[in-house]
Amino acid sequence: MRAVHFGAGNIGRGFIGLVLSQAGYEVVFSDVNDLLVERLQDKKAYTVKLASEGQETFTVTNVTAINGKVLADVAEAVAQADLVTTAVGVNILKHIAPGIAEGLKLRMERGAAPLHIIACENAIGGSAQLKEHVQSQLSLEQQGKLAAFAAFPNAAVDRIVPIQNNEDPLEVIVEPFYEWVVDESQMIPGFHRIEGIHYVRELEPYIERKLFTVNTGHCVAAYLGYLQGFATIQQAMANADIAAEVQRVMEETGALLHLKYGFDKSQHADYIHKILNRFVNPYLTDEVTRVGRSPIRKLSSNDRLVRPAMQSYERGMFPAHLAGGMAAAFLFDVSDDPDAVQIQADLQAHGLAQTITQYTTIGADHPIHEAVMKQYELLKQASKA
Ligand SMILES: NC(=O)c1ccc[n+]([C@@H]2O[C@H](COP(=O)([O-])OP(=O)(O)OC[C@H]3O[C@@H](n4cnc5c(N)ncnc54)[C@H](O)[C@@H]3O)[C@@H](O)[C@H]2O)c1
Ligand SMILES: O=P(O)(O)OC[C@@H](O)[C@@H](O)[C@H](O)[C@H](O)CO
Repeated sequence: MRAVHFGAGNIGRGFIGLVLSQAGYEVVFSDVNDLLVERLQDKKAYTVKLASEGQETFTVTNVTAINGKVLADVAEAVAQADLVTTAVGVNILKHIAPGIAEGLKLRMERGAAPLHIIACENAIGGSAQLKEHVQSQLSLEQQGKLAAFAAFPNAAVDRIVPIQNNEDPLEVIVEPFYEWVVDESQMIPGFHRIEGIHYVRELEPYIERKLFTVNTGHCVAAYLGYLQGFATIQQAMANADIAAEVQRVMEETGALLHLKYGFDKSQHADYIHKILNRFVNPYLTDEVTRVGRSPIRKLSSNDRLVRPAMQSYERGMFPAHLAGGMAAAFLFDVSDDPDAVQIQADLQAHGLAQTITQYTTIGADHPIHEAVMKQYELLKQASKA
C-alpha cells in the first residue's frame, strides 16, 4: 500500500506520515522544499520525538519523496497511489490541485481503483475545497466520471507541532496528544481502514469543536501574547491575564457548541482543561508568530473567530471575547507574515472600520463590529502603556 502525502512539513512528518507508516503504508511525500525532498530521498526515514518527560522516539521508515514542482512526477505518484493525504495549508490546496487532477486523469485512462483524497488542514470542509480545485482542472466529461474515481472525505486533525529547530532537519518534536477524525459517510467502497483514524458519519461537530476550541483559544493566546511581547505560547500562557482570557474565549465557544450540538457541559469543560494543559506543555516551544500566522485566513468568515462569533450572535449570545480575539488579530504586526503586512497596510489606507468589514465580512452596523472597534482601541492603548 502506498500513500502520497502532500506537505512534508511539521504535521506532515510529525503526524500524518507517522500514522500512515505505522499503518503499513509506504509514504511518498510531495513537497516543494528541495532540501527536504532530497534529504527524505536520501535517508528514507526520519525520527519523531514526543514532547514529554520520557521523550519517546519513533523511527518512521519506508518513506521517500518527490519534488512537488515536477508536475509529471506528482501526477504519476497520484496515479499509482492507494491513498492521498495533504497537510500543506488550506490556501495551498489550489496549487496542488493540478498535479492531483493530472494523476486522476491517468487513473481514468488506466481504469484504476477509486482513490480517497483526504485534506488534513485546519479548515471547515478542507477536502471539499480541494475537490473543487481539482474539478476546475477537469473537462466536463472527466468531472462526470470523478465520483467513480475519487472521494474527498473531510477530516479534522489535532496535534500541536511547532516549528522545528533540530540539528537533524528531518526530526520532528510533537506533543503526545493526537486526534485524526475522518468523515466515513463521504467514502466509497475500497477504502482500507487505518488504525489511528477515528471514523464518524457526521464530521461537522468534530471539526467545529476542534477549530473553535483548540484553534480559537490558541490564536487568542498568540495574539494577546504577541501584544504583550511574549515570544512563545508557553510564555504567554504563563501570564495569568492571558491564560484567563484564553479560557473565557473557549468557554464562549463552548456555550455555542453546547447549544448547537448538545455537547455535555462537564465533558466539554474537561476538553477545555486538557487543551489548556496542552498549551502549557513545558517540553514544547511554540512561537506566537506560528500560532498567529496568516491572520487574514484566521479572520475570514468561516474560520475560528468570526464563524463561532456569528453563530453565537445568531443564537442570542454576545461573543465579547471572540470580538476581543478579532481585535487582537488586527494588531498582529509581524513583518515577515504577508497577511499581517497586508492588514496593517489596509488599516493605514482605509481605517479600522472598513478593514474590519473587509476581512471579517461583518458589516459596520453590526454590534460585533462595534465591539471589535472598541476592543481594538483598548488593546492598542494597553500595548503602548
Ligand atoms: N503544526 C500544527 O500544529 C498543525 C496541527 C493541525 C493541523 N495543522 C495544519 O496542517 C497544515 C500544515 O501545517 P504545518 O504546521 O505542517 O505547516 P508547515 O509549513 O510545517 O508544512 C507545510 C509544508 O507544505 C509544503 N508545501 C508548500 N507548498 C506546497 C506544494 N505546492 N506542494 C507540496 N508541498 C507544499 C511546505 O514546503 C511545507 O513543507 C496547515 O493546514 C495547518 O493548519 C497544523
Ligand atoms: O495551523 P494554523 O495556522 O491554522 O493554526 C495554528 C495553530 O493553532 C495550529 O497549527 C495548532 O497547533 C493545531 O491545529 C493543533 O492541532
